[in-house]
Amino acid sequence: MSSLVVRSVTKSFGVVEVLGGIDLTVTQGSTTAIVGSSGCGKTTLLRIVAGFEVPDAGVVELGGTEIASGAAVVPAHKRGIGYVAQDGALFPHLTVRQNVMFGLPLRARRSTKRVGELLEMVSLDPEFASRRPDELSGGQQQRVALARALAREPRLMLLDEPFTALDAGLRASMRKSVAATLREAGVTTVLVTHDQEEALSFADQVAVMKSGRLTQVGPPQELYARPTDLFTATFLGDVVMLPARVSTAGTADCPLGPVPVPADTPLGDTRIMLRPEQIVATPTSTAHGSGTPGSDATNAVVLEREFLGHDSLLQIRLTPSDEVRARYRSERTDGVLSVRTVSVVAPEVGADVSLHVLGEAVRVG
Ligand SMILES: Nc1ncnc2c1ncn2[C@@H]1O[C@H](COP(=O)(O)OP(=O)(O)OP(=O)(O)O)[C@@H](O)[C@H]1O
Repeated sequence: MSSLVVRSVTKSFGVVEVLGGIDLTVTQGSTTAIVGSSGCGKTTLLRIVAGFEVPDAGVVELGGTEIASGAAVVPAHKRGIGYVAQDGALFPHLTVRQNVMFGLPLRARRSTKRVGELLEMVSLDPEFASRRPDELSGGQQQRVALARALAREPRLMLLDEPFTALDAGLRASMRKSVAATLREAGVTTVLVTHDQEEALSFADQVAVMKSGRLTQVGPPQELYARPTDLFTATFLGDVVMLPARVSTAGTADCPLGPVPVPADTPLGDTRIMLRPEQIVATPTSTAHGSGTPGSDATNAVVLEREFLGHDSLLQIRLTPSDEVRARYRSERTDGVLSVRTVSVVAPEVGADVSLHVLGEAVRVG
């Protein structure tokens, strides 16, 4: 078993607290992404797990054994942990083969077969084995770095923004192939990134970090659809916040009409969150009424349309009925909302639209 458990880990540099008590469990063979803005403490946490930094307090366990507990530390080279940094950190004067061999235990270095197997594992042509790092693309260098880290047969793989230097297309394909390689090898993995899309697509579990603390940890779909606080919600994507009243379990009344909410949402006045792609805007001239709540409270006008390729982002202004205006009179109900729509059917600026909501809204504290 190589589960990683981090308990109450704190770390300060001088008077600056960088980690304020981190609790995190990564189960054997699973992948966790830690996502947060620059300087929030992600790399420091990774370096503590790797053994390059010592925590001020707290415990790190790997496979049920304490590897860091206050100042008592198992040295980095005895932890069985692989670490791939942002730039790959290959030895520039060594060939690909020699770089990968460096990761192998001494007894395995005589056989070149293992190097070939590792290059195959990271989908790198064996022809590259005799090249030096400067004769490879950024993506190929990252794959060599991963092969070198895998050569140690680590119990835990730590990836510190390994895809950052790559362009968008290569980044997505590398992400997929690396995730598949690690999953097939059954290696417990922690990825650090500031890119929410990367975190959501790569990992079984996502942990959002803010100023040295984790705001929420859970499966990607759950964090995206049911964030518990506004920071987590906005960090993972665009949000639409609306005033609402929950009078019946499972339904919130809001300026868009009745919207489903989780059954355990407390009754009373609240604020609910939707993702922009949950709101469907249909031009009223072509709307047939099907699928829309039918209330004129859901009418709106398109103010702006931003073309983003596959999607377009609309800014729309609600035109609520007098009844809705009265119900939410203490709130701004004629505000501007974001709506994400597929570009081929995006209504034009100035179009009157009716709105309906897909899926559930959630209360965000
Ligand atoms: N050795 C150190 N000495 C002093 N301060 C440090 C040290 N290492 C990190 N810090 C500070 O700790 C804070 C967190 O740094 P860290 O590298 O963990 O953040 P991060 O979330 O990984 O950021 P980024 O995404 O920009 O890499 C930063 O303010 C950084 O300047």
